[in-house]
Parts: sequence; C-alpha cells; structure tokens
Amino acid sequence: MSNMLTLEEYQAIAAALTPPSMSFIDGSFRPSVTGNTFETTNPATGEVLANIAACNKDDVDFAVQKAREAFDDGRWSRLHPGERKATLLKLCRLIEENSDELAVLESLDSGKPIVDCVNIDIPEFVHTLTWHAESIDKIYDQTAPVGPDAISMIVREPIGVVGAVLPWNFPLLMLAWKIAPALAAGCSMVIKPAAQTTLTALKIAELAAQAGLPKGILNMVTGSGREVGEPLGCHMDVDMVTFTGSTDTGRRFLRYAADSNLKKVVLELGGKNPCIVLDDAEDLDKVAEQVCAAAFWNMGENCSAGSRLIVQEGIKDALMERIKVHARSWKTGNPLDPSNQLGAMIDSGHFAKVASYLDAGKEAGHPLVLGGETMDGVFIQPTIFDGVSNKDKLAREEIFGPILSVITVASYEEAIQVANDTEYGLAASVFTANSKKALRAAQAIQAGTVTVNCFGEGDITTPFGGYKQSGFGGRDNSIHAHDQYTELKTIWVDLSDDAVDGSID
Ligand SMILES: NC(=O)C1=CN([C@@H]2O[C@H](COP(=O)(O)OP(=O)(O)OC[C@H]3O[C@@H](n4cnc5c(N)ncnc54)[C@H](O)[C@@H]3O)[C@@H](O)[C@H]2O)C=CC1
Ligand code: BAL
Repeated sequence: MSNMLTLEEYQAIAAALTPPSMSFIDGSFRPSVTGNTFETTNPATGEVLANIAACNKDDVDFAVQKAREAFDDGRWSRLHPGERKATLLKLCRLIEENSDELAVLESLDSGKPIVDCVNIDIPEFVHTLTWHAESIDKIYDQTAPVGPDAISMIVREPIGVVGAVLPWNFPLLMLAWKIAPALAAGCSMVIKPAAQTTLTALKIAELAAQAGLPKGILNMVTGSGREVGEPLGCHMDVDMVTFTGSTDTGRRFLRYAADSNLKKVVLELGGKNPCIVLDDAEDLDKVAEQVCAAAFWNMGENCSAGSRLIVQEGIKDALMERIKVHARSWKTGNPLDPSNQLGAMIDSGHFAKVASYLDAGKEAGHPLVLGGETMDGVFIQPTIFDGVSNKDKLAREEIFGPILSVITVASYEEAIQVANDTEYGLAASVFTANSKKALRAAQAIQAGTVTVNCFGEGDITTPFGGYKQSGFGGRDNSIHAHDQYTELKTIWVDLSDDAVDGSID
C-alpha cells in the first residue's frame, strides 16, 4: 500500500474532478440528439456525480455511421501496425499521467475500493493495452501447403465496426479487454458503457483523442440498455458485438443478431464458480486467503467469483477456522478510504437483490458462519453460509455479492460432480497437494479457466471466457482475442501454366 495516498488526499482529488458527461462521437463530446440526460450517482453516498447524455437509436445510428466512414477510408484500419501501436502506447502514457484522477473517478462512480482501482484496474488497463499494441506488429499471417502451382495466403483483416456493450463491475478493465485487441487490429468501435458507470470510459475517449487516435475510431454512446444497447445489437451496419454482462441480456444479443445482419456475437456471461478444497490440501492459511479473495474481491461483483466452496469433509473444520480469520480482515466501508477492501454495491436495486440472498440463506436455515447483515447505505458485509446443498438457491444462482456458500462433500468424485452441476462454466479453483489429482480435476471441470492452488483469472496471455451458459463465441485476452476481432481471408494465386496470365516470359 506504499503507493497509496491518504483518504484526505483522495477526497481532495475527488473534489477537483470535472467528469465528462456527454457522448463521444466522431472525435467530439456531444449532447444526446433529444437533449435528455440521466443522473449518475456515487453508490457509496448517493451524491449526484454528473448528468449524462441519455442517447437513443438516433445517436447510435450517427455513431455507427461515423465509425463506418472511419473504417472504410482506412485512416486507422489501413495504417501500418506500427503506427497503430505508437498511438496506443501514447494513450497508455496519458493514462499513467492521469492515473490518480482515473482511479478516483472509477471508485466514485462504481463504489469499488480505491485500493483496487489504484493497484489493479489502472495498471491492468495499461498492461492490457500495451500487450495488444505491442503484439500487433509481431503477428504473422500464414500460407497454406497447396503445392507448387499456387500460393495461398491466409490473412487476418480487421472485422470492421465493433459494438461493445459493457458491464458496471469492472468499468475500466472490461473497456480495456474490448478496446485493446479491437483497436490494435484496426477496427472502429462504438462502445456502450453500463449506465451506472460511464465516467471513466468517457475520460478514456478524451485521452485517446489526445493521443492522436483518429476521429470516428472510438465512439462512446451513453445511456440505457434498451435505448442504446438494443439498437447497437440490432444495427445492420455493425459487424460484431462483444458483450460482458448477465446471461439473460447475452441471450438478447443472439436474437438481435439473428433478426438483423447475423453480426458476429461474443458473449462473456455469468458464473457460479466452484472452489474445491480436497483433504490433502496443504498450507491452509494460504488456501483460506485465496478462498476469501475468490468470494469477496470486488464485493463479489465478479463473474469469476468463487461463490461455492466445495470442501472435503476431512479438512473442513481446520479450513473453516482459518477462513473465519481471513474473512474478518476484509474491511467494508468508504471506497475512498485505502484501508477498506470492500466498497459499496453498485446501486440500490442490486443491493436489494444481494440482500434478498441473505434473507434466503437465513430462511433456509443455513448456519451463518460470518456476516449476514447489510450496513448503512448499499454496503454488505462479507458473509459465509455453511450447510448449503448444491440444490439450494444460494448454490445455483449467480448472486454477484460477497456471499460464500459452503458445500461439504465426501470424496474427490463428489467434488467434481458438484462442481459441474451448474448451468455455468466460467472458472474454477482446485486446492490439493497431489499434482496428478489437480490435473485430473482441471481436465474434468467444465470451465474456461481452472486455477490450481490459487484463485485467479489467468493473465493477459491466457484466454478468458466460459463453457456452457457462461460464454459464447470467443474469448477475451490473449492472442485469441485478437483473432476474434479479425476475419480470416484466403487469397489464392494460381501459378500453374494454365493460369490466366500463365506465361513467365
Ligand atoms: N458477467 C459479468 O461480468 C456481469 C454479470 N452481471 C450479472 O447480471 C445481473 C444483472 O445486472 P445488469 O446490470 O442488469 O446486467 P446486464 O447484463 O443487463 O447489463 C450489462 C450491459 O448490458 C446492457 N443492457 C441491459 N439490457 C439490455 C438490452 N435489453 N439490450 C442491450 N443491452 C442491454 C446494460 O445497459 C449494460 O451495459 C447481476 O446481478 C449479475 O448477476 C452483471 C454485470 C456483469
Ligand atoms: N472478472 C472479469 C470479468 C467480469 O467480471 O466480467
């Protein structure tokens, strides 16, 4: 925490902020076509932070038109990859120069603890953008083994105009996961931030313009899912939509695509992720620390949250003692206070939803190990329910809050069966000292990411996305993300004597 400022210093930065509030289209901030606005508030205090342009289909149409013009004239898509790289790296430098303001804005707008905004969201944004920018002039296309009478090139071209519809739980980081590979590949983008968390995305658009990103390449259309997300998903001139959010809204994007131009759709959706701890797990203090991080990091508002602890009965008591100790160290409170690890839930609607699971757990009679209470405002204590069956509501539904359900199993086989008994398949963790068992579990678990003896999501080099109803159509991060923002093209050149210009004279 040595890099952290004090609460008073963060409050002073907050007081001096003047967040952007209009949509950003074709290189300029603009009011919505109707002139309507909506309030965005600080979830921790209820204070109004800004009145944001409430856009609709007309704004989306304008943004897509400008993104299309920009893509087609090649001002970005046909630059040398090294030139795109230079602009994106310049954006990284500007983000670093503005990192305190961005971190505070992210914390105010989303309720996330400042300690995470400073140590995770901003550095990971820069790292993600740097990685894709640096990759783009090092990727080679391919030729196919077609014999001496032809040359066949297999090339990747930017897919075109990309719509990105974002969630509120990692406003900056999810923006980075989408824009870094898409812009590096040469696409134009129309972004719809979540209505609750628009401010840092608009600031990034401003910085991107300062970095020299040509106008029309990165557009932000602000507003609701119905008024902005739906027209973007249904648009006939959008080539691809990438979406992170709930599984229900994800389904809608498949319908939008089917009913419009069959645009490519990539969905990163919910999870009900298992943390399996087997009898032979070692170093239980570290295991407990990781289990708590899996459950409580980002207030549990995390698609890869480890919300089901599946523990083998022989180790359970010893583990639970340590989990209780570690869970108590997760302090909840003012997100701008660097000593807090949990901030506010995103809004009162989501707070009420998560609180309803506290009631459901108590009504079902699950023994309460820790927490179980809401706090003033929209804060929820880290909570652990024991004695949960995998058939219970708490174990089946994505809660998206700091609530851990403990499910006890007798054997390795039962642990795997319970882990896979879910409609989701995003992430999983397994803790065991037996490496063969760990690798067998990693093979057996139906999830996009399985971590062994740790909780995590991999890093920028590894693909992130889900099996089953946790994902569709592609992966964020890694070179696979680059691939999803490009089309594959075959160029076949006939070299045979029968070719149209077959003479070599
Ligand atoms: N996988 C993840 O990272 C996330 C999962 N969730 C889950 O979803 C639950 C509900 O949260 P919401 O904010 O309502 O998620 P959501 O999936 O509805 O919202 C995500 C994005 O989709 C947009 N959207 C909403 N309705 C739309 C529509 N009809 N057409 C097009 N775009 C639309 C929203 O404006 C937002 O930008 C949470 O409790 C949580 O369980 C929420 C956010 C992120
Ligand atoms: N944890 C990163 C992806 C997400 O929560 O949506």
